[in-house]
Amino acid sequence: MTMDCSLRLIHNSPLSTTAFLPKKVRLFTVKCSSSQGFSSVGLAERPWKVADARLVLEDGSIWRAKSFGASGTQVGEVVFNTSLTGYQEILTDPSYAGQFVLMTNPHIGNTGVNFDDEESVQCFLAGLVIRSLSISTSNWRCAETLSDYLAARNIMGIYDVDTRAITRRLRDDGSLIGVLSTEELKSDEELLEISRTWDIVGIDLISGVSCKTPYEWVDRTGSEWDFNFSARSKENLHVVAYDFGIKHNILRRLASYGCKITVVPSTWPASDTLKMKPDGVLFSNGPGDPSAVPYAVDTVREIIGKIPVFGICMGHQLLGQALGGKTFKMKFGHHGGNHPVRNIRNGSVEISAQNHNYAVDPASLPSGVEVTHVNLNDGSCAGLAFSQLKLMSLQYHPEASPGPHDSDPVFGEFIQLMKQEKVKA
Ligand SMILES: NC(=O)CC[C@H](N)C(=O)O
Repeated sequence: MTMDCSLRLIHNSPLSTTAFLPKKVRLFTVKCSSSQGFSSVGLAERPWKVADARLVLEDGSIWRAKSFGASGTQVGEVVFNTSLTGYQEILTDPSYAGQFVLMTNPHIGNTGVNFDDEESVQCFLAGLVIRSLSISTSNWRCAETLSDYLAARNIMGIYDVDTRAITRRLRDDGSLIGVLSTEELKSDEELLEISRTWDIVGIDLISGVSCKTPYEWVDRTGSEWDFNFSARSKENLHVVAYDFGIKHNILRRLASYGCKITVVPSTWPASDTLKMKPDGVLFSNGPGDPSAVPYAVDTVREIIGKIPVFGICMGHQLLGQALGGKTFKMKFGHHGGNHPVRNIRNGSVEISAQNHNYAVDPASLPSGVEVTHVNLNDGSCAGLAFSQLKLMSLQYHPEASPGPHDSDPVFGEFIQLMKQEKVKA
């Protein structure tokens, strides 16, 4: 792969619209405010706000944009997400820690944010990159504008940047490290240097997002939103859920299927989990490189074979490693709500929600491990099972949030696995 590493400027927004106005035109400012009356950082001056931020990518390209949310300088890996909706769930998915999420849907912010759709207690991502920031919000659940929400959480965002061109670059060259800055005093070269000396590979990002002490999860999917009532268990099965950066909807879906859940930190010893005698263990999603967390692989290895286990995304990758397999970094990963996956066991195709940059190499797995799901876009491994060891896993997100609900029945399969073992005991 050849990469042009020269430093070049890309003028993707006009420097000043006033430069092109005929002399007699009177200037005026359109006041754009949200329907809730919240002020939005930078929005009052639109559309005359000029570029006040730069995204410098490690390939030397510089993208001028307008800032919203927090200001400052931030480094991260740029990934593109193809979901049409659900930016709030994406912002609060802890698996995006260390990454800038670029939304390919050009219009973001139109539904504002609410405090029910958060997938974790915090925004862990490095920043948000969008084409167009909605100048108003219109949704009955809206409590705040996206700008105010990000500013309060110290997360940087940029808009009026050519997200399609950046996406094409990421698709051609693979994931790129970028630096986002609103600081004029920092030179382009300085920002480029930061992007070229920082790396996301080999870093344990889980320890920064996991809970610190165990807690009981009680909340289930609210009755007005709940679905898929068939195959629900009447039994109260106890699940220990390892929090590698767990999304709340995994816990809500397990609770809706009748599970009592104890969430434990990523470093929680396997021996303590086994002492709790749960009916099953869930290994959650989580950010970063799965080979940078050998302690988590050891924990998974100590538990498998003893109790039914279910791994989701990072949990799936850790299971793959615990079985002796290898994970590798993909060119630009899968991030979106429209990934077709074939369920090999029943031949059906599920449209799935995905968010991962790493994958398990199925050729590296020992015999006996079954590949149960395949991503139809690139043939990568999307699910595993090993019935002898009572384990199952998915590389993608059956809890959706955001995304389609096609894969929700897999929670029922985990319930069945736990019930079968309970009967045998
Ligand atoms: N959602 C996740 O669990 C992500 C898994 C892992 N961090 C990856 O990027 O592949």
